[in-house]
Amino acid sequence: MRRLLDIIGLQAGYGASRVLNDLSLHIDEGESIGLFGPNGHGKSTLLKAISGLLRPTAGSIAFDGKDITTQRPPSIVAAGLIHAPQGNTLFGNMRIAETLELAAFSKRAKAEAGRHLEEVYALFPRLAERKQQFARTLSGGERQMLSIGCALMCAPRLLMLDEPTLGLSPRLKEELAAAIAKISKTGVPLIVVEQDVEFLLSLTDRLYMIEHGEVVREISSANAPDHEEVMRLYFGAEGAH
Ligand SMILES: Nc1ncnc2c1ncn2[C@@H]1O[C@H](COP(=O)(O)OP(=O)(O)OP(=O)(O)O)[C@@H](O)[C@H]1O
Repeated sequence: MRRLLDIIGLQAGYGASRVLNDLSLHIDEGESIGLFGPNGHGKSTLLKAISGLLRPTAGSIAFDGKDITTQRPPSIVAAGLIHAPQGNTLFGNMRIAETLELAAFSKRAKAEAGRHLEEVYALFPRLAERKQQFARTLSGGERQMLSIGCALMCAPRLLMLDEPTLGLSPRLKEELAAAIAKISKTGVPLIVVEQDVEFLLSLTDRLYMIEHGEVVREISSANAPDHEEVMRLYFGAEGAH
């Protein structure tokens, strides 16, 4: 099976504090993966290292057969590795339409911007209804939609979503999950970070559990844990972590 993404022995962190410890994982062509695990154990740090926002101190990252370990974010985005970060990173004083148009950053994305804009509005009718609204006036769920919309404007060949449903109501979570499933059906492979293992299993083919900056468990839908086992994975046998 051809590897779309291959990460071997990755180490990265902030100053003297090392967060990722010899982390290895891969994505085969045609599959999507989920990442879960306790808070603060390095999932977002891993996405930052893949997208070039954080330079690894050891190990390697290959995308589509090319070594991208030391490449900078513009080349990584141009290659189609797109990261929709966690939280609110939008420009509040820009309108939705302007924000989406600005997001088509690479030459490849610019050439297709008109078509991608239509696709984003079809996927998120809430954004289409609010084209002229300022980003700062959007609800949490709508901001998350705009953030994913921006990622789609970049023509992703691999899309990384960091906790896309964090803090959303169950109804909005369902709406976003349906949109993400639609994106996946169009053939865009995903890396999704989420705490909810069942939700991840419904969206992706395989999961990696990340703890202390390394992969401690790999799960496929064939060996999916039940709810009690998921609780044990998170909190340990004694309920302490
Ligand atoms: N810019 C930064 N400078 C210093 N330390 C950081 C920085 N960003 C994250 N960290 C630290 O790195 C560790 C891993 O954080 P990271 O955000 O990768 O975890 P996570 O698994 O994604 O957690 P969560 O699920 O809460 O988002 C944490 O201890 C965090 O405090």
